[in-house]
Amino acid sequence: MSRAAVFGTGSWGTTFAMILAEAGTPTTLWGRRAEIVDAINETRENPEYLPGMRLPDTIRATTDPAEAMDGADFVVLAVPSQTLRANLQVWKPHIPPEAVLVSLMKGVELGTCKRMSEVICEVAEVPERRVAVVSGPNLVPELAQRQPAAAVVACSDEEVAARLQEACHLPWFRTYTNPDVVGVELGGAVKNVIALAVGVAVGMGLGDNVRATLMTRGLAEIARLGAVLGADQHTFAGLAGMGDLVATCTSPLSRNRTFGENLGRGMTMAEVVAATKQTAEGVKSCESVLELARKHDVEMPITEVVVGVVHDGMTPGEAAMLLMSRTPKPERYGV
Ligand SMILES: NC(=O)c1ccc[n+]([C@@H]2O[C@H](COP(=O)([O-])OP(=O)(O)OC[C@H]3O[C@@H](n4cnc5c(N)ncnc54)[C@H](O)[C@@H]3O)[C@@H](O)[C@H]2O)c1
Ligand SMILES: O=P(O)(O)OC[C@H](O)CO
Repeated sequence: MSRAAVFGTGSWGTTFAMILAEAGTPTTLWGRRAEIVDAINETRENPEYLPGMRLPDTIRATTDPAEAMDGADFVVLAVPSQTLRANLQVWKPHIPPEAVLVSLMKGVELGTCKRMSEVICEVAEVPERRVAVVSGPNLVPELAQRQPAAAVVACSDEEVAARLQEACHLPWFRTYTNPDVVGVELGGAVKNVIALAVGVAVGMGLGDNVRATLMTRGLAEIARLGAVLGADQHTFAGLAGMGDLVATCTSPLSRNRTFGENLGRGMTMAEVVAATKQTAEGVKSCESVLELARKHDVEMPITEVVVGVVHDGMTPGEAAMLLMSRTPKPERYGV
């Protein structure tokens, strides 16, 4: 039987620990805040992120990374993407020699433009075959109620993916394996940027035609970037591509979409940041995604205006005008 350690007692880390434990995988949860760790151990609840969701009795929480990793076959990482490198440097000495590192994160590192699995390989000094990614349309408030959902378990080593699949597969959480780590990660990170754009449109009072257009052309942007980075185009038609894009862009539960919606309604960036209690990865990753695209000469016009609105003072009206006045061209998907 596999054992797991989950790092991060936020929404997804706590919920994924619950999934692993319910799937029969003994799981330890690491959190940096003692009050949340204590509450989990004493009340079986994470009062800040998931009040009302009862955690299985088999989950133990700790603030000690060594204790969390002791005997773990899977070390699952669920902290905000931009904090991963610094955290992993601290956790690295405790990683068991053959453990598989699993990323739940949907971001691209600022400064390096690296995907989370690349940061993990570099900092933890582990080969690709020991790094996996879980991604898909997984809005936590629904999973916390054990509503049916599906996800992709990606790893270049298919045997590792199959073991992780077994460790987190449940009657209400169905997982599929995929060897395309690049595509699965890009789908998860870039859909957050597109969800910001859809949110802005929603906040401006625009309708379903605009939402559908942004999602469809957004998927074309994801596919174009994926093509130059070696992703399998089929991945973008799957759960980690279109599936997650649809869930995030259409659901009021999405933090990224809500962030965009508040901007579209006319709130200032400072006001929206103050109103956002959880991680909206696209806010930072839009810049690294755009930098990555520029490095590879890939056109991503929606991503460009998202960066404009979120970071450079562009108004939502100017963003809409820029997108609509682009040179007419044939419709193309991918490269
Ligand atoms: N919540 C979802 O619906 C969902 C679903 C799928 C994937 N994800 C992805 O999972 C990742 C984590 O998101 P989340 O929803 O759990 O975020 P969250 O905001 O709910 O929780 C983040 C956690 O990280 C901790 N944290 C913040 N800064 C930290 C630091 N510097 N060092 C260590 N810990 C720190 C917080 O205390 C909190 O426990 C993100 O990349 C997100 O895109 C989230
Ligand atoms: O709430 P969001 O926008 O971070 O999206 C959560 C998940 O990534 C949806 O799959």
